Amino acid sequence: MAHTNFPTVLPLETAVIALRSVLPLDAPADVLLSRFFRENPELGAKDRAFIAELVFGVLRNLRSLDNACEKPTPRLLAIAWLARIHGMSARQLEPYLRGPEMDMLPKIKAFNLAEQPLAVQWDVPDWLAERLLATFGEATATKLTAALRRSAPLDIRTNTIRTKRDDLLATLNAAGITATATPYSPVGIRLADKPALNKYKPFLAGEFEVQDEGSQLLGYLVAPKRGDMVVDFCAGAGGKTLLLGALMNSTGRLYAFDVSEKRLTKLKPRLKRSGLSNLTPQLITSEHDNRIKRLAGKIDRVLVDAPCSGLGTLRRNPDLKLRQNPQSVAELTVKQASILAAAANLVKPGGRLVYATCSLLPEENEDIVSAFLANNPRFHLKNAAEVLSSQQIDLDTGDYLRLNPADHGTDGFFAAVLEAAPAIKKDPAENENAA
Ligand SMILES: C[S@@+](CC[C@H](N)C(=O)[O-])C[C@H]1O[C@@H](n2cnc3c(N)ncnc32)[C@H](O)[C@@H]1O
Repeated sequence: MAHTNFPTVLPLETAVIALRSVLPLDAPADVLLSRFFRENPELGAKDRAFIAELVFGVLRNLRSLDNACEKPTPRLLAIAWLARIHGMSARQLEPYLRGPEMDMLPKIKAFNLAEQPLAVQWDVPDWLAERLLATFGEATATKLTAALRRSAPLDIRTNTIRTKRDDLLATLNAAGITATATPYSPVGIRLADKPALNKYKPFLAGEFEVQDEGSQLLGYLVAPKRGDMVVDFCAGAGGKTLLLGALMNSTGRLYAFDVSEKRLTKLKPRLKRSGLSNLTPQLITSEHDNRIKRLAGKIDRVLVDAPCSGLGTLRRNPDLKLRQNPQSVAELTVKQASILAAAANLVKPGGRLVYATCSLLPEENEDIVSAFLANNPRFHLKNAAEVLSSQQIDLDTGDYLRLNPADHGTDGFFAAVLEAAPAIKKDPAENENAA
């Protein structure tokens, strides 16, 4: 239980106030918690670390903690998290408890999760439990949901425009930041702790970006070549765009499209740090924007990192399981199919289209790709493992890239590599015959 980043006296009262302000979930939990920290600037780093861990810990385990407390209040949920998940004993908790809480504690501790329905054991809503069970089966879904309830490690991506991974590893370790190379991504580094990096000199100098290893691998599926014309269709704040630019060694042309001005604005400082000069951010109104049409059939590589339920990222965004529902997922699938179809028009003969999500649901993944391939015979599926292996990345999840925190230590990701048929070379004899 001892956590070096936590204060000796836990700021439980403040954490409960923070939890109370987040729990209505009327906005993403990280946005609400950041707002709480902005409004409480007196809190030190260790207090913040504890409060964040508690708030996100409760959200990750909300359904089971709710059931473990007879009458759950934010305060009881916090105590239940400390007792059941954080592993504090009654003796350690005693100084923090008041009134009847000490008497409630044995019951909260004794609550037997194994006797609960799978949805409670997995800490997901019923509709999601049903889908996970149908997709993965009980044993795999149990393992997967357990991994999704743990907090994610802090991964960074070396910006190879500025430095080499080994050099960055040496810099980090020399600064006392314990860091190791990630198992799959050739540019990834995993940090043992979660130090604040935004004022760290190598970060400000553009030597790295924070990025989950799974996200990094998507760039290696796109695998742009130097001099290529590349489109990142759903670029957001540019996490993957910046990697693509680095893989192109800042040559060729890279367009970053997105419908969100706010997200594209966040790309700007990152672009500045990155040292890339081949990138053109482009705000679009929708996937049917006229500005896109002039690029039709001209692009070597297109990435569609589609808007999705985000259910593969529950380690970081546990509130998504409460904010998504069957209706929102159904709406997303319509959007995903439409974006993929529009993006496909940009791909030139022999070019590559990568469709990716951070969802675990087949309706946002395999089903979208199957329907696309059925309607677009120009494209065929290329084996993702082969694409990675040709870049010395030894990771075989079959035709599709399917990553999950239980098996790969990354967020949950899905990706399909779709290749367009090459241009048909005209038989000169045919021309003569026609003449
Ligand atoms: C999964 S996020 C992309 C994350 C980003 N690629 C990264 O690596 O940080 C999906 C993005 O799709 C954008 N989006 C939604 N609808 C879109 C559309 N019709 N055309 C292009 N982008 C769209 C959203 O604004 C969001 O930024």
